Amino acid sequence: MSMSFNGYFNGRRIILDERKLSNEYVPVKLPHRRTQIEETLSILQDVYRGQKKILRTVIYSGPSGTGKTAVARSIGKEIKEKSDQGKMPPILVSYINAHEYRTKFQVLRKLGNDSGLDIPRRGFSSEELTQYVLNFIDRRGHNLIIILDEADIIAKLGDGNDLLYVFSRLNEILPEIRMGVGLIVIFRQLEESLEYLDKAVVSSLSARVVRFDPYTSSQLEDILWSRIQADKAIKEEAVSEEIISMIADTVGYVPETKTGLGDARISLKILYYAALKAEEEGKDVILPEHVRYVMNKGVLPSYIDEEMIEKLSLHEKLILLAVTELLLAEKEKAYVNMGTVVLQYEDVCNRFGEKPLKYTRVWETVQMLKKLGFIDARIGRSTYRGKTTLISIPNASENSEVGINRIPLSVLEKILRDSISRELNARQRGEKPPQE
Ligand SMILES: Nc1ncnc2c1ncn2[C@@H]1O[C@H](COP(=O)(O)OP(=O)(O)OP(=O)(O)O)[C@@H](O)[C@H]1O
Repeated sequence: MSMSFNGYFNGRRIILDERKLSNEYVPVKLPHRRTQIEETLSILQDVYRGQKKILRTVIYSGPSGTGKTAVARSIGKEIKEKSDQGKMPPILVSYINAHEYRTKFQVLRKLGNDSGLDIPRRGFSSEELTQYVLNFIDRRGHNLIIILDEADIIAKLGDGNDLLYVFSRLNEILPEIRMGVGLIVIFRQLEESLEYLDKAVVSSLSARVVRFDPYTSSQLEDILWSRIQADKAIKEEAVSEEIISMIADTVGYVPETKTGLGDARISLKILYYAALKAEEEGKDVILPEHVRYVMNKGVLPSYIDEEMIEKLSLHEKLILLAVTELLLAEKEKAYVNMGTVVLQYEDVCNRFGEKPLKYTRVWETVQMLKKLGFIDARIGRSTYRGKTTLISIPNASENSEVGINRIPLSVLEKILRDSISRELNARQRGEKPPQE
């Protein structure tokens, strides 16, 4: 995508502060990460309270966008601030991303730079550098917290064993050093990465693992709203609940089916790009169509293409077309209720001269389309109830709503109409038997 976080836009309508939507920004609040924060603080407390000759290690493990970096950085920031204000003993907090600093030498050099040392690129062996840097920090009476992010990379690159061995056995390797050390080592794929490391390293590292699970859609809603309300990254009036639900539902993790990315970074990106798109069109609010546009542009892996639509059954296509038409007619809505979908579907069938399926079959087809990733379905909120009584519907589906979050509707509508016509023509010519 050509849009970027650096892009400057004159006369902003929606975005208040672009930096607050970037990856580096540490947000004011981290909803749904209290447990991880408290656990880390309790493991590291002896270190930030100034105890000497100790090592405390925490491992973070979890998939992309689950807040590992954000939690570690915000803890580091808070500890550093308290220490700077004299409320805690002196401490050096060093954040090292192994994506950027990939060898033991580079990591130690970064640590040295963070402690105020100017270290040449050459002239030291990494052993000498270890001694030099750690002795320097120790002599200043500081304790040390190291956040080693993207440790998977360093584990796999061969040098990782050495580095993690040194970090986890500091007091043995450098017995003259008195400082207390806290280590937060962040892995995206812990189990896989540990296989690259020696047993000795693993045993000293695997003490405490703090897990970060993918976010559910309701957790993502809180995270998105927090970025709008607490951080003031985006004008609140420009965003509706509908838009936030739409993004959160698309990205949210569903524990029952183990599907969905649960990635806060992707959800924030969609919000950001949708805001840019709305601004580009001169709008004061973000509409569902802007969100769809962004998703189609490839923030999400694009699972859906014309070929997949072609492979759907005739009535799957007819139902999908009904949902699409409804959403196109009501641009401000991201979801429509099942009752309305059924009526629209019957109308679509009439237009194509096709006999509609019975309600329960329609419902099953909607579920199938959901599993295939074409549509999103959710239980409607009570505020929508007035609209869900169009039809008396049995069981759980009564309050259901469906939406299409991943595909731009106008494109989808055309593809579906063409595909349905083709199929019906082929059937008339006797090339294809009816499916139902
Ligand atoms: N609980 C949360 N509250 C607010 N923002 C969050 C939360 N969790 C994650 N974020 C935001 O989502 C983005 C991605 O989070 P973060 O970088 O911490 O993920 P990560 O788990 O470290 O991912 P990766 O493994 O890809 O580095 C960041 O912009 C971060 O600020």
